[in-house]
Amino acid sequence: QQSRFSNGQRRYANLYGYTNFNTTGTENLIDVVIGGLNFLRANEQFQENAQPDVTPKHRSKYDFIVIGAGTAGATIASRLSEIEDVSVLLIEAGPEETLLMDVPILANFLQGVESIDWMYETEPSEKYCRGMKGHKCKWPRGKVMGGSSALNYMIATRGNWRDYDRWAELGNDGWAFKDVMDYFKKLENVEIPELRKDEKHRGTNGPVSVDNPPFRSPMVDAFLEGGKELGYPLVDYNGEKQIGFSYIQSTMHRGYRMTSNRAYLVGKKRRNLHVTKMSMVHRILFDKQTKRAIGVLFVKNNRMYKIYADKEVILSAGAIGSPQLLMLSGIGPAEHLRELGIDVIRDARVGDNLMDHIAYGGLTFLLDQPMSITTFDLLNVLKPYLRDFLMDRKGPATTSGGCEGIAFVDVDDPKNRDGSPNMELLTLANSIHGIGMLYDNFGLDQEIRDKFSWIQNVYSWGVFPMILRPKSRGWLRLRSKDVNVHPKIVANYLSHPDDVRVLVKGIRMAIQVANTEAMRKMGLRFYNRTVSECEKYPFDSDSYWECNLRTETLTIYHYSGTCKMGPESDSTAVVDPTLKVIGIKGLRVADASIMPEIISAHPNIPIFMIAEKLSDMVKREWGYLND
Ligand SMILES: Cc1cc2nc3c(=O)[nH]c(=O)nc-3n(C[C@H](O)[C@H](O)[C@H](O)COP(=O)(O)OP(=O)(O)OC[C@H]3O[C@@H](n4cnc5c(N)ncnc54)[C@H](O)[C@@H]3O)c2cc1C
Repeated sequence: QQSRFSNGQRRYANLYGYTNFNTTGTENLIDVVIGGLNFLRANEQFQENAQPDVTPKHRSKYDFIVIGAGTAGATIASRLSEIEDVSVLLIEAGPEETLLMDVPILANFLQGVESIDWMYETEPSEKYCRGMKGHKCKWPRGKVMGGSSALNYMIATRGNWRDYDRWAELGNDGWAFKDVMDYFKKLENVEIPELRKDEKHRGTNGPVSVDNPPFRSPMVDAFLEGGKELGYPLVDYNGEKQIGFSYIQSTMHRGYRMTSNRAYLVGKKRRNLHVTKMSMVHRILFDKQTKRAIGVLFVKNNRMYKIYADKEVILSAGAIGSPQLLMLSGIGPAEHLRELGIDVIRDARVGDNLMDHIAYGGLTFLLDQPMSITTFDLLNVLKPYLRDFLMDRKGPATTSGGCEGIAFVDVDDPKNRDGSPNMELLTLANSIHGIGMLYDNFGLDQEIRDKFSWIQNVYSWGVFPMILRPKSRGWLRLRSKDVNVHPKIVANYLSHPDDVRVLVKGIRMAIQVANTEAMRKMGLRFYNRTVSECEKYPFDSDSYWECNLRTETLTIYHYSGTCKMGPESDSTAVVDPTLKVIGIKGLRVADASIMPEIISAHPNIPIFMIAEKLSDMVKREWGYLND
């Protein structure tokens, strides 16, 4: 390999820089074996510290029953069981988390694993996901302790303060930014040294560690430089202002993923908390006279259990599981429930207001230097990358599934530095076409595979323009009375023309960043080929990009809003601002589904916030918390 290009510019020898590695292949191999054994031991220890799987006795009683051990549910069960004389049962459909899931780069490999992913799919559409098999978008969702926080890409963002003020404006008292700010601080332990000093905005004592991944590829540095060239500041997007460029902050601790399970449950020994795993809740039980939730029915190892709640049932099964369970239990659009022969307990707009963030996935740039994180380099034990993770928790395997840089911008007002961004640019240390797993994860069709999969054998870079405040809304409904049958999901992406408009601007902005001097210096070349359907449009015309957008429409997995929070006067609201199901006693919903409007960011941290706030509301109401 030559160390310089013909124009005299220095050439990267590998992801670490211009010089050769300072360990030999044999040394790496020996360390991989030693590190691998240590890793197995660490996993054993992790399992020993995990919550034991306790099967409750049929017809037993707890004060609180929490359904779903995801981002929200694990947090709530942990916070409520802090009160020693309160008993809590947490019910999770999936198994325990393993340490392998917590290797950050492996995020790409967890989707489609049947034992831990619900593997939902949207209904076919001619308007979006046209480049996916059957024109369906794949929707992964965690089915494991930690829920989707165990499958996600770990990107830690809070959103903009205006998002929460907007929730309050919609009639949700107590949810303005000034009301939720303390919960954002309570949940986190920011480990980035320069941000720990920002006591006004950041938390340093919470259970959820937030850190920059220890490794940065040369491309992310160039991306940030490119941002500066365009006049953007480098920001702590979880601090005072969101608009600007940044390395991503991740839910990560010392190079490992930080799930809700790890943050709130692992290592906690509490006699008053029982966790039952591999337990599928079929429905919530009601006293139909009083309209009070009295317990749940779940199935574990083919046995049915009815368990009762003295105080409350809290539903945290996520944006798909929660509306599904409400509808199966008789709370939902009355006509729809009657069609399926379900007794209606309450007519409510459950399953409407389905929101998600989508991005355009096809922006691919080729590189002449080994500057992207590729599977072939990572798995090559003669290179030190695997060794560096196993021995030191360092190197490219610590990146959040390969995501590295983030920019929050307002494409309608690019000079705006202090507003609410409407676009995120998320960079990858590779491109969607360069990672074999992503073809399967997104279900890309044969034409895309035939045209682009050669890129897996070279180096490339990619950026996802992601719309932050989409106006399109979808819905979901039951297909069957059986909880094991996935609901029917209509994503309805790009149905609002404004979403197309904003995303097309986002695509152009992403290309603009890639054209900066800082990026061009890296030898980036735009790979401007497209699927046959879009070839008929002139390159860079609006219709060209719209066609591409409707083809490689990527979910960024932020399904939300399906049990909308709102005041009782809002006929579309399912839960009130205390997250109680309107018209029902003893039942609350707390997870991604309650968001009345999707926040301008990745939602994992906001859902932790929702769970922290809910826990305090419940404690206060039952007299366990006096402010
Ligand atoms: C692949 C992927 C990547 C993502 N990347 C990011 C990211 O980088 N940053 C970010 O902020 N967000 C990301 N997200 C989104 C974020 O992780 C989720 O929005 C968040 O975890 C949802 O939390 P939740 O509590 O609403 O639901 P979940 O965490 O999904 O929890 C729901 C839990 O309920 C359980 N459950 C459901 N139904 C039943 C039932 N009938 N019986 C028993 N248990 C049940 C599920 O198994 C699950 O454990 C990503 C999501 C995915 C899937």
